[in-house]
Amino acid sequence: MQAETGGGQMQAETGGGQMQAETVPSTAVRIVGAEARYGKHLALAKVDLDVYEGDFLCLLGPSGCGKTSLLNAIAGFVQLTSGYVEVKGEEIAGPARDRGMVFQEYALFPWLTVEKNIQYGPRLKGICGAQLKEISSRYCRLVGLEGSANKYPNQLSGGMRQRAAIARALANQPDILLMDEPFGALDAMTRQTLQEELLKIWEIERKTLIFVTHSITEAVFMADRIAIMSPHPGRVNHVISNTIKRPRSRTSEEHFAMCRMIEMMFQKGAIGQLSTSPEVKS
Ligand SMILES: Nc1ncnc2c1ncn2[C@@H]1O[C@H](COP(=O)(O)OP(=O)(O)OP(=O)(O)O)[C@@H](O)[C@H]1O
Repeated sequence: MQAETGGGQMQAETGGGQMQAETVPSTAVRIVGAEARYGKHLALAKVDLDVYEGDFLCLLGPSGCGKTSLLNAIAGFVQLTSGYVEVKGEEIAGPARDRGMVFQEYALFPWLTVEKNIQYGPRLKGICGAQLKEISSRYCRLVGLEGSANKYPNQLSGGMRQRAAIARALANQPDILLMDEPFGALDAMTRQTLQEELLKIWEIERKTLIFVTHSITEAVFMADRIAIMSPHPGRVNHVISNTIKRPRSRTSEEHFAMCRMIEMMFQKGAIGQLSTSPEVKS
């Protein structure tokens, strides 16, 4: 694991003492001086953060530290009072198809079947007929819902609904997937299963993924990089590179060591209380 100094270029020293630029991945999302207020309440203060292409970045912090506000700012749902968000070098002006969102409370249309929910975005883009069917079949398969394509959301378990919500977001072909505590409402076993399934999907689809959680173990199991946030007002204090090799084990020494290290950061910095257990719900 490695603490980063920010979004700047990293340098590596070669055998001859010469400094050579390491390959730095391109930046998918750049957040610069982001400040968000709700009336007089300062929810985010001067947040700077780079998210790289294909990155799996977790925003980790206690309740009220501004994780959702930051995610919503990236989505374009929250207007910043100062600073800006760039996606692939262009300042965003609001929500757009290049960013897909998955919420904790599975945002599915209850009057549509799984298949029709998945087809909703592509249909709006003008896709129809066999191509539409192909898209819904592909994403149903990807999330393991082939047998439930004709079911309505109220006929599904929480885990199945969240799979459908992920498929619906992916069917829009976003470059960036934003997930706001997507597994927070699930029981511990389903949560672990979906974490593993999401990692498989991420490895296939290779989207840039920004994932909000208040669970240290979830962040350590899932993320390439972990942005540690603190409240009053919301800030990003550190960004940690998670170099534990994949596939990861929740019971490995390295996993425990990294969880412990992050826990200590929260304790020492009095950043706030957050969960070390994946089964604790928000
Ligand atoms: N619409 C709003 N109006 C007023 N205050 C808000 C609004 N949304 C969020 N806040 C406040 O802004 C701060 C940051 O909230 P936010 O939801 O971004 O934090 P969070 O880290 O995602 O919290 P949680 O983990 O509990 O979801 C909190 O103090 C919250 O009360």
